[in-house]
Amino acid sequence: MEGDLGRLCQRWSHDLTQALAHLEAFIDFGEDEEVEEEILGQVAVTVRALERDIRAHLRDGRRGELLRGGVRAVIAGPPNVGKSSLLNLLCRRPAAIVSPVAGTTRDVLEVALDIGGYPLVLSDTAGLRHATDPVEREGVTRARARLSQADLVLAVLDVTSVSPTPVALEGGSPPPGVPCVLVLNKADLLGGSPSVPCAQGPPVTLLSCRTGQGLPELLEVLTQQLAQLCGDPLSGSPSLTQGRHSRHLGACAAALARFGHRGDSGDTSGDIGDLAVAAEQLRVARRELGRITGQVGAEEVLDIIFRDFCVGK
Ligand SMILES: Nc1nc2c(ncn2[C@@H]2O[C@H](COP(=O)(O)OP(=O)(O)OP(=O)(O)O)[C@@H](O)[C@H]2O)c(=O)[nH]1
Ligand SMILES: [Mg+2]
Repeated sequence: MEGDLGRLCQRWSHDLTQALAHLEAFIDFGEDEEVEEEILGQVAVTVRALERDIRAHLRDGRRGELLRGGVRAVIAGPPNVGKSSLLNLLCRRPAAIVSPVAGTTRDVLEVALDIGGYPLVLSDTAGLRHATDPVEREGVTRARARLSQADLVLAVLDVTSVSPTPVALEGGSPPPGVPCVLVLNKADLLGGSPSVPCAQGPPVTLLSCRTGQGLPELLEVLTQQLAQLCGDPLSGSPSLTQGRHSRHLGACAAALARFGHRGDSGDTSGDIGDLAVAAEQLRVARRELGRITGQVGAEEVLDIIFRDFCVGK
């Protein structure tokens, strides 16, 4: 495996291999003078630092996945506010049916787009309302489901009928912490020189899908949001470009945490049985890293035991 993540994993793998080698040396040769008990303390410090680094990287790491698969952006809001018109405006073709009848969109409609250089899978959804018609009700259920998987939400409202009270996406909500851009559509109906209400919370843009007024500003806001979600693709910061990588890193961090819990219980006595169990957690962690880097070697551990402690030489 190549690239920054590969190098990072190799460094983690090296540190982990060293910690494991030291622990195994203590288990195997602990009675020898060359191997001191404070080694256990050092191993614990290394493992804690590794777990912290890997978890920090994982928090950051969905960025790479987002870049590869495209950010899942969902257009949501009440019926008839111009959600489908917004999708058509952004993809520059009449992909979705637009009509003055509330409840026009039923199925989720998906288009793949590029905004500001970032890949995006944009979904248009049924207007969120309490529907009596069974087909529309199914559409609303699908809209909610799509919203719950969103990486970014474009919440659309009709600017001529927004209330000063906080906006809620009735009948649906994005997962907590998901960024949201509030689009106040039909600005052409306001007349004069309308200003964007100063709202706390998500960024707000005034738009007219009919005239295109406000589109450059919306694209700018969206690009900023996408940059935050995806990171700068040119910065070369190591990112998790595959879900598989994040799964292995997650499993690695979990094994390191299990090793750490043993220390939390106050057991630093170096009981060989417990240490053997702890060493096994480090082996599990190393195997998971090895699945990313493509290299796991028992010989490496032996190398370090002999190099660092001159045992048996
Ligand atoms: N004046 C004006 N009308 C608009 C604008 N955007 C959309 N409309 C009109 O509003 C109506 C509803 O538009 P749609 O895009 O179908 O709205 P929607 O939110 O997808 O509606 P549902 O699918 O029913 O939930 C249509 O008649 C559009 O032509 C706008 O910026 N200005
Ligand atoms: Mg629609």
